[in-house]
Amino acid sequence: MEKIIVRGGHRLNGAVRVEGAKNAVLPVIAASLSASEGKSIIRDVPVLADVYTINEVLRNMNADVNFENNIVEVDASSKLSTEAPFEYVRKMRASVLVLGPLLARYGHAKVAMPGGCAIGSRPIDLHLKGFEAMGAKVHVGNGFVEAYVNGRLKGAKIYLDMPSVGATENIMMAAALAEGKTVLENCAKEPEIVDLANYLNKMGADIVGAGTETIRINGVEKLHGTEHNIIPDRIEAGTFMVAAAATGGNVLIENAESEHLRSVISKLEEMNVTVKEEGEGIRVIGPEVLKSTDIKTLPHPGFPTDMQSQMMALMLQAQGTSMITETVFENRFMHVEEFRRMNAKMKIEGRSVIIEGGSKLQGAEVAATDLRAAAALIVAGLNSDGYTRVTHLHHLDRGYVNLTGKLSALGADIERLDEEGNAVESFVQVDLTNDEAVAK
Ligand SMILES: CC(=O)N[C@H]1[C@@H](OP(=O)(O)OP(=O)(O)OC[C@H]2O[C@@H](n3ccc(=O)[nH]c3=O)[C@H](O)[C@@H]2O)O[C@H](CO)[C@@H](O)[C@@H]1O
Ligand SMILES: C=C(OP(=O)(O)O)C(=O)O
Repeated sequence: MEKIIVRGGHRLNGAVRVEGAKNAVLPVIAASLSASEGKSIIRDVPVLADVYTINEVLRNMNADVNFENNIVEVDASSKLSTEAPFEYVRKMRASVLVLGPLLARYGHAKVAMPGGCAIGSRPIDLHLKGFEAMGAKVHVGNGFVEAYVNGRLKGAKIYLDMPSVGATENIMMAAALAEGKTVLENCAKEPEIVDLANYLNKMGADIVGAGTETIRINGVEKLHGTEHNIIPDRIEAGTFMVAAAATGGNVLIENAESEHLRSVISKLEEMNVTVKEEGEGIRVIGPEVLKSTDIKTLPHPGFPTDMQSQMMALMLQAQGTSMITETVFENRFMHVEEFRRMNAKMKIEGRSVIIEGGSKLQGAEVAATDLRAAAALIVAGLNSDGYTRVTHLHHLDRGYVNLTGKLSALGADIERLDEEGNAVESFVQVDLTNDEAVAK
């Protein structure tokens, strides 16, 4: 099993550039299935296992997909298959985002049910309710969800019980090609929703209000290929901010969008971290002594659940008691046990974790439990006594491009080794022409 070995005690210094956002590019690539004519050209695409997986999903449906030099090109103009098998959905839940485009374009879509995962049960009932409100019949059985409609979907007024990111995206993509107007209320407001709406509008859709609670979509008859640049990854940026703060470092995070990171910046400032906008990025300077704080994860613009575990790693270094309350996913504390192996003092109380910060963490062998936990354990290792060995790196590769190399360039003592103990420079060293080799 590959592992990352971190030896703590080095301040991070220098500059690092963040990639395009994983959570923006996956729905954008899925939305390319809606283009019945022309080619879609998507730029600033991060080289991540999840991108290979979504590309494979599209190829499996007969779309022509090419991925080179951070550019994905999709030609979905020929007749597509409308099914996504379990082998892809199992690798990556975002595969369910093909439902909306396919249902709207072909009146049929069949995708394996994603099931639960390490962070919670993650149902897709809100996606399906939205399709039903637009006139689709939905059948769940034998491990699949199948949706179909005679003729076109019909625009509808849809209220989401909670502001689900995936449901907002799937319904927005379906409504873009429906007949008439859809009003989607209590929407997710994440920057990735805005990026998807911008992309769909460039494809010929008529969508207003993305980024607010209400999105209005006037359905159009067809969509075409377009060109698009993916927004920067706010979670990768946030991870470097936390890593800089945890080591008392001074790091310029280039290509980071401070507007997308307000809640994270505000919490870091509460902890005595200096955060400054500088050019096209954000400079983070860690203090000598970090102060404790409390956070509660919430839909955007609240504190992102995808930064919860990295923030926990930082709170472990702060003086005093901090508390994290997770309200988005019911089971996103699997990393607590792993932090405990590093001598972390923390206890779970319902949906909260109480963190006793300030005592030195000890290096240990720990396993990543999801992709953000992988990053959080590495951040904890940066400031621990001795060596931290992090395994289960397939989680990390879903969401971080060359985290080891980037941290090493900032001065961390970190390396990634294969089973034989040979250095693996990074995930991108894998044969990129062979998607099977990298998709996990
Ligand atoms: C690929 C991608 O963009 N993933 C992000 C997306 O996931 P994802 O789109 O899966 O997250 P959602 O916003 O849908 O989920 C939020 C909450 O709503 C619940 N829910 C969701 C849909 C539904 O039909 N029924 C339901 O009950 C979920 O179980 C969860 O408790 O947003 C999450 C919340 O910011 C992030 O952590 C993920 O990184
Ligand atoms: C939970 C995450 O992603 P996904 O929804 O793809 O599992 C994440 O990016 O932290």
